[in-house]
Amino acid sequence: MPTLQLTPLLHCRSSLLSPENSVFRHRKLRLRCSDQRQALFSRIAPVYDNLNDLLSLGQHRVWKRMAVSWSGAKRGDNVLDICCGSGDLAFLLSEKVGLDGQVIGVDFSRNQLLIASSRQQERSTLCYTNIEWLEGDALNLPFSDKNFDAITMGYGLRNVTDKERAVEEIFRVLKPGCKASILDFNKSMEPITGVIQEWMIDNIVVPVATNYGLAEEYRYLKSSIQEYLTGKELEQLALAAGFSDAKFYEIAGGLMGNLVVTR
Ligand SMILES: C/C(=C\Cc1cc(O)c2ccccc2c1O)CCC[C@H](C)CCC[C@H](C)CCCC(C)C
Ligand SMILES: C[S@@+](CC[C@H](N)C(=O)[O-])C[C@H]1O[C@@H](n2cnc3c(N)ncnc32)[C@H](O)[C@@H]1O
Repeated sequence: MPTLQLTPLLHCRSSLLSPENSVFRHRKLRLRCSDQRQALFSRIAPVYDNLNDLLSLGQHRVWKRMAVSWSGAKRGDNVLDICCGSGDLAFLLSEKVGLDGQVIGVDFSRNQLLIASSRQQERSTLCYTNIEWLEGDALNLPFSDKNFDAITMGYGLRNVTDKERAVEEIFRVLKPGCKASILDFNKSMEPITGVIQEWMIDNIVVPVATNYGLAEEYRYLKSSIQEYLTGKELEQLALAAGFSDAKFYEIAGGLMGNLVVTR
């Protein structure tokens, strides 16, 4: 399978969106960057779940369960999973809120949502009938203010082109006093953690992804983590957006992290 030559824009380096650029160029760059990201996740959709299981030795399911627990989602709640992808967190939320509750999974990749929907069909468990899949943008959520009792965002915030805007949207649609739980890779303050992450991506993740013609797509993980925010910066970003509380928890030995914010 030919390896894809991805334009540099895939990395959408934040420097390209520096203040010196005009607002117009910002917007144009963000749009092109967003299109690149959407295409990336649509390309990896067919193998995404299996590679996550393989490359994390199944541990990503533990981290996602933790994220859902931290969201405070409970029976009967109306909850949202942003950047839902193939639906892992949405299915966990569905089990939490039960048939009296409602789960909405939103993602801008139709291919990811098709995988999520087919997984929902495959599962005979009645409780998953409370999930609705919506094609939409995390930066412009199609929901009214103060709408959800809990929100999750798993491995999404690092991938959006405007993190501030994404956090502001989470604040807007979350009910007062309720929580959002944001799971992602951790941009650690400990240099050794970054070295370990990059070594694993270079020497395990990308070589495995190469077998599927997806080397560039998985190599993107490295730059996206480098350009992400540290736990402290994520807490500050959340407080600046208006959240009353923000706590960042390192998990998986610091390789991953989970931000819990309260409106
Ligand atoms: C569920 C995980 C990653 C999801 C994910 C997020 C992205 O932003 C991507 C971007 C581009 C391609 C793929 C993804 C993507 O899959 C985390 C686990 C899966 C990772 C691919 C595994 C990375 C290895 C870790 C550095 C360390 C794993 C430690 C484990 C205890 C063995
Ligand atoms: C790494 S996947 C995470 C999927 C799932 N939450 C999980 O934990 O496995 C990132 C997802 O974010 C989606 N995404 C990225 N930017 C987005 C945006 N601006 N709006 C909606 N979805 C977006 C991608 O399409 C992709 O499905």
